[in-house]
Amino acid sequence: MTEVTPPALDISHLSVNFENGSGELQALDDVTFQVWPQEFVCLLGPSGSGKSTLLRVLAGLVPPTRGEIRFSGDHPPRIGYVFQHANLMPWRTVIENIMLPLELQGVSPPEARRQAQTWVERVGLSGFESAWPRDLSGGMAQRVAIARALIHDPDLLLLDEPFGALDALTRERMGAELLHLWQSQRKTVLMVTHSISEALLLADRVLVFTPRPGRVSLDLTVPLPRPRSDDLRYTLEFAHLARQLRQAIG
Ligand SMILES: Nc1ncnc2c1ncn2[C@@H]1O[C@H](COP(=O)(O)OP(=O)(O)OP(=O)(O)O)[C@@H](O)[C@H]1O
Repeated sequence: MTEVTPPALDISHLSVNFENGSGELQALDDVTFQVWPQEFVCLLGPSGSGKSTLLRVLAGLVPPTRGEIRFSGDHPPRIGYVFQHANLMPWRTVIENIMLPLELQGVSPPEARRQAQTWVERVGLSGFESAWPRDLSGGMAQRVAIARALIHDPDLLLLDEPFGALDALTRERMGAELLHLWQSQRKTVLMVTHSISEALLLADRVLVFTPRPGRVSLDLTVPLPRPRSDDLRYTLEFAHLARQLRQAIG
């Protein structure tokens, strides 16, 4: 008998309404999908289609109005969250920012620092341990944010347009670095992006959301082989998939 792997995340008939002075605004409407362990899923859709709201619900920051969310596992899920802006603590150095989640968990400072040093190296920031956030480029600050989100070994990594504020070349490089990191760490990832090519290079699946209220209008499995490199962008298959996503976004 074959064993069926349960989804890491099971979202069922999720709707979210907000009160906004003059009445109710529906951000998400009857959203149902599953994410499998170690899967990389990108969320695409027009502005206001509820993508960030969905991540905030998953992080427990916004309550669902209707529907259910189930995580697999026998403990409440540990969540790593990265936003468009790194939101580093300006009074802590690079390594002190990265070690923060462990300190909050009660890990001793020397042990937290030792683990943070490993993450400094993984995200390519060796030599910048003692730098202050104000002295970092946008890409470097996002590397710190990514390391800080991963250091406590999250069950689910939520990325909300993490490269949206970076210039195009840095963004491409950060995408490649994230791919590399994911290939070695294999987290379950949900990432919001506005970039079709970023979604196709990174994701196993891309979910396209309709304009508000957000519903899933396309659930596309990306059949491109891994490991993936930037050159894929110039293939016919890539262009075909990109057109399919473009049409679905409308
Ligand atoms: N706390 C809130 N109170 C009231 N309305 C909200 C709240 N949070 C989000 N909204 C509204 O819900 C809708 C969905 O917003 P959300 O930020 O989730 O969309 P999005 O798809 O992430 O957009 P973008 O791509 O521009 O980031 C928007 O109309 C937004 O104004």
